Amino acid sequence: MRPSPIPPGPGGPPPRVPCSPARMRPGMKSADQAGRILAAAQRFPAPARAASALADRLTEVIDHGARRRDRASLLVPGGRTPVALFEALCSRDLQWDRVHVSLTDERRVAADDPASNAAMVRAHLIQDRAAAAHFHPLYQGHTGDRGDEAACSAALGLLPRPFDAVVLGMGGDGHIASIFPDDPALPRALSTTTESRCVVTRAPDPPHDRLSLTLMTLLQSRWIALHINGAAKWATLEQAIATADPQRYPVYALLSQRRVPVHVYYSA
Ligand SMILES: O=C1O[C@H](COP(=O)(O)O)[C@@H](O)[C@H](O)[C@H]1O
Repeated sequence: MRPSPIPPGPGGPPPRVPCSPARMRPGMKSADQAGRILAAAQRFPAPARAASALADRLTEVIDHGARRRDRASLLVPGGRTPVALFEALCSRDLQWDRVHVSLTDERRVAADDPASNAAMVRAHLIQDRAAAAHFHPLYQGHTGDRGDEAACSAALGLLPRPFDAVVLGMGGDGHIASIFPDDPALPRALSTTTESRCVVTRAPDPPHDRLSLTLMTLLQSRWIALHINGAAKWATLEQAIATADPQRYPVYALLSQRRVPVHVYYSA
């Protein structure tokens, strides 16, 4: 499926929520809805342009949240894609001392390990003006699976909810956060009835040991962006929609849900 051309730019109104062009309608099939989200994707010619546009919109969303209830919350992904976003966002003029930042997922490695998502956030986002933000890492050292989940859950409890904004990345296999296909923890991570905020998962590639927010926790958000770069990831999204199987492509569970509009920011 080829999305219709959509001009780059901020597009659509900000965080009052129900105004997305990809807004779900009652009776709409999940696959149709997922396809509409893709058709409404904001597509940019270069990663820096996508990062800048997403930083613009996040600035509006966070500012709105901070004014509305004095404190704002932002969840961000790890990996490489968000580095340019973080470097654009950290210098934005926001009341950063009111902003609480955490992660969508973490690798269970030491805080100074190069693979640590928290280390990446500290190095690229909690800088410049954003150094005043409150950062709540998910992983505080190994205390066993249940202990690590409890520590993750406690860290999230420090953020105002619903979260003002959640930014998600996606892997080439269609994983979001650290919710991976073929992982025994997948049903728990995608469960619509779980009360767990966090789940221990296993990645196919190292570092294997992960902590992820459950889908239900990620959806406790007023605004969600899916930030991806590269034609291969776009093809994965198309494949996920064609397959319509969240077990095979966990991103499909995000695109097909009806609780929170999802905004795709894409650059080739
Ligand atoms: O392992 C992870 O991978 C995904 C995608 O990372 P990227 O390097 O391809 O951008 C990321 O969204 C997730 O937070 C991270 O832990």
